[in-house]
Amino acid sequence: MSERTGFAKGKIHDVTVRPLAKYLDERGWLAELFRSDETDPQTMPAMAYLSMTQPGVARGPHEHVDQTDWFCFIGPANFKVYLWDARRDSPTFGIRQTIYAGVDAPLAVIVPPGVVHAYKNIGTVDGIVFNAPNRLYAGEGKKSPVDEIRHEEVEGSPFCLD
Ligand SMILES: Cc1cn([C@H]2C[C@H](O)[C@@H](COP(=O)(O)OP(=O)(O)O[C@H]3O[C@H](C)C(=O)[C@H](O)[C@H]3O)O2)c(=O)[nH]c1=O
Repeated sequence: MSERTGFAKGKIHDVTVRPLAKYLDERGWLAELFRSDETDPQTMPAMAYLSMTQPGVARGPHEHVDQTDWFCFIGPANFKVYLWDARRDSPTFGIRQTIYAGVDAPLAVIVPPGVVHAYKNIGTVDGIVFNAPNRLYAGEGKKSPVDEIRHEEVEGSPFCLD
């Protein structure tokens, strides 16, 4: 266990990491991000968004009570992805997992509820991340509370990025 954060390194149960194939040709590349015939109905995306993160900047750590995130890192830029299992009923409760993904390692990272997550742009250019959560942000018509715990705003949070 890391004395500093109380988390041990390892792999987190039911976090899915999938390589994303880039189909290259003389024009450039194409990559599928998800397909309904390869997706559990429970985690089927309800929406999608892109975010741009500047070099050296992190987003998160965040946690969702009910939402599964489907992050795709295909570049520009590479990211260090941080995951912490905060689910007391999980066989990997207390485990921290880090993943490197992005232009040099295109990956989909599917994060279930209760797994705290953050990602930092470790590149030198503005980075793009795609996410296709299985819940609508703020619900139908954006009329509900956002399902999100923003741990970066919690004093003394154990979820520390290095
Ligand atoms: C996610 C989202 C955000 N917004 C608006 C709300 C704010 O005005 C602005 C930035 O949102 P936020 O500060 O939540 O963005 P991040 O801090 O990057 O958080 C996002 O990325 C981290 C890693 C997460 O895990 C969160 O689930 C996700 O919200 O976009 C929308 O209008 N729709 C959306 O689906």
